[in-house]
Amino acid sequence: MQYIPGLAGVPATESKISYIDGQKGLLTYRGYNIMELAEKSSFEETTLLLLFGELPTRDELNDFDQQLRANRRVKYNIREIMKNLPETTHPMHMLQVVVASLASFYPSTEYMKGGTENQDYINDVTVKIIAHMATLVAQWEHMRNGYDPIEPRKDLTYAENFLYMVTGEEPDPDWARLLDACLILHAEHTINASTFTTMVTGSTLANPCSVISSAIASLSGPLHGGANQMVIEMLEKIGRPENARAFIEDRLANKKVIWGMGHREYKTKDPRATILQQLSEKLLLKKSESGELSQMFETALEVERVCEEHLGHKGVYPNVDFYSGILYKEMGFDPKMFTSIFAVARSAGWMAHWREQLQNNKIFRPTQVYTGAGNSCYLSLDQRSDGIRGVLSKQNNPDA
Ligand SMILES: CC(=O)SCCNC(=O)CCNC(=O)[C@H](O)C(C)(C)COP(=O)(O)OP(=O)(O)OC[C@H]1O[C@@H](n2cnc3c(N)ncnc32)[C@H](O)[C@@H]1OP(=O)(O)O
Ligand SMILES: O=C([O-])CC(=O)C(=O)O
Repeated sequence: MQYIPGLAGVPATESKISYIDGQKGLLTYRGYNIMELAEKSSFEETTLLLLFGELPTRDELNDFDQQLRANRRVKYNIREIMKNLPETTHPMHMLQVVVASLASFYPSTEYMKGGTENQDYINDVTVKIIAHMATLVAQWEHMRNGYDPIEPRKDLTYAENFLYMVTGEEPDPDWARLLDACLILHAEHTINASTFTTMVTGSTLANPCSVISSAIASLSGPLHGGANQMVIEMLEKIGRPENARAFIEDRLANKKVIWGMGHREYKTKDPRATILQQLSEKLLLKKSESGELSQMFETALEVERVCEEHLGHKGVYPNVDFYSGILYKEMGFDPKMFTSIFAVARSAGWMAHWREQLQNNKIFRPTQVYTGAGNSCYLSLDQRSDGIRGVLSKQNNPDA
């Protein structure tokens, strides 16, 4: 029996939702190229594509859109839970707690009865979670800064309403279109860590709110979605393009990762990073009076060049998290929010995989290769000399 660390290259499921060609740098949702979707689709339409497998008709899209709009408001009790969190709570931790608490209001006893799926419950909870995610993230931004949250509006698209709830201002259509493209690009990515978490938790027939809460926890780590906040903090530390080489070479010499670089699947630049880089460049040029890009963007370009020199031969190139933060920062979002904006978008992919898992469910329960002791002899407390400290000292000094 061979153990594969991190299950690298091990197929854990069959799925029809998305496809990656890591050598060519290609990503498709249900067969549609991500570049075309980012340019022409909307988050609402892409979500339907992910959930149901095909692009909707105008009526189907309108119907789903109306359902999302009608489900934006969060209950008073949920708001009270948020109010009781310390203001220092990171948006991802807030999201994890609050989405888990939604299970109290939307119990899943119906869909779990006898293992038979209740399609109405599944559709309702899908809409509820995707609609609520944006409201929770936007409202927490005000609450953690000591202000009253802004209520969602029904007359705006998903992206427009999110911008409105964060800024309190009438959303600029160009900015809403930009955010829409970001949401599309982040909505789905095959069986990444947080989607795998969704499937594992979902396979036990846990409440879908608990399923998505576990996925949020998984996304929050800096090796996964949490990297977008780390990238900005790294670029801020580097400060100027001319500091990039020394900073990167020092980190690599100390065996530290470069945030926003590398990917299990892609051995070339992540196609989403390419699109986000282009979108950032366009936005910066539009904002700049001098026709120059920002110092942070120039620093990122230099980091990418130095990394290619040192890591290109290992297939380590920018991933989606490398340029998304620059774009979000230019759009005025606090870096602490970046991963939670990612989670808002990814809720579409998580729900699609949860539903696909339910269609042919088998509980995830892999096996392991045991490497521990055999036939240990139980000694009474009086007979023990080494104890735990002895084991630890042997671990720290194996030759002793
Ligand atoms: C949305 C997302 O989740 S995208 C990923 C976001 N995460 C990050 O940006 C964190 C930085 N990146 C990483 O830590 C990794 O590239 C991961 C976690 C994304 C992928 O990890 P794995 O597939 O296990 O790749 P692994 O760690 O085996 O890397 C292969 C080689 O490239 C090197 N490498 C990979 N990524 C990096 C990096 N960011 N910086 C420096 N070296 C790297 C490894 O050190 C390893 O070198 P070696 O073969 O000489 O030991
Ligand atoms: O696929 C992965 O491992 C991580 C990733 O890029 C994503 O989830 O978008």
